[in-house]
Amino acid sequence: MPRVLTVAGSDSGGGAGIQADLKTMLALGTHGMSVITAVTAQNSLGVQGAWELPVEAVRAQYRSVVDDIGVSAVKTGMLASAELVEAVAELIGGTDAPAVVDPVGVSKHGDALLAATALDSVRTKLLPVATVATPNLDEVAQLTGVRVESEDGLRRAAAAVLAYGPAWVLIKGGHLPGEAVDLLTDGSEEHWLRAPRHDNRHTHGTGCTLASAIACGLAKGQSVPEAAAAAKEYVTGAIAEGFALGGGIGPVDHGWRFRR
Ligand SMILES: Nc1ncnc2c1ncn2[C@@H]1O[C@H](COP(=O)(O)OP(=O)(O)OP(=O)(O)O)[C@@H](O)[C@H]1O
Ligand SMILES: Cc1ncc(COP(=O)(O)O)c(N)n1
Repeated sequence: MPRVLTVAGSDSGGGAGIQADLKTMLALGTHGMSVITAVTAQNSLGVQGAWELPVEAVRAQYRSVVDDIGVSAVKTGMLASAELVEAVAELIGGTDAPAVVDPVGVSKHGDALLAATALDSVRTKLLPVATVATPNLDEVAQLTGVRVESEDGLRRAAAAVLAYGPAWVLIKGGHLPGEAVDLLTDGSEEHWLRAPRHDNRHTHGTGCTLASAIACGLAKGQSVPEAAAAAKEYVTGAIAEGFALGGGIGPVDHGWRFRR
């Protein structure tokens, strides 16, 4: 059984974070496990509160999973503070499994999920241990200063992120107008991942879902380009079937393949 570990924050509304990750892992036929870094009070309208866990609690959860069960791949999401980013980077660096790093900065509603003082730790400690980093365009701007307004800028964004040391980067162009296009590259190979844009406002959790799905593919022994292509197909289906819940932005449908 491929075993996939998410190191991320809890979303009480169930659309993003740990909850999105575990649902993705089940839907893609793997055993999902979690290290919770922070708890958010969150729903379709936004983030009403966030509380970090002590760094010892994060280390202990990680050791419990890795030392007994073992992991085939790791995925990181919301890490909240510089202290947590550095602890998680050290843990991942000492684990012999591929790591997908989603450098979560801000929620879809604009709520900060990472302290501004943690950006430097993401650049210098976390990105260098990533097998694949999956920033969106806002995260690219925050981390590198590169601003992208059209597909032409995706190569520049990828080069700026690769300079920090991840083996691969997948730049998510989901926030650009037109087709939903992402660029996956290791600096020599380029893979353009294209999908039709679904005109659906219920997209809470897209980034978490894509990164977890890549980790599932890697856990099954797929190459990075194979895992990314399969993950793109899965997230595109989940976005197409995203549904209303609460009064704001509803979640993507992690179970779309079961329901079809
Ligand atoms: N409306 C859409 N239709 C189809 N694909 C989309 C749409 N919006 C985003 N995507 C795709 O979803 C994936 C996640 O991209 P996105 O840019 O939404 O990530 P994100 O901003 O990190 O997500 P989140 O806001 O949940 O953290 C990418 O593959 C992107 O191309
Ligand atoms: C705990 C947690 N992790 C990640 C996200 C990003 O997801 P989104 O941008 O879809 O809100 C989130 N909202 N909450």
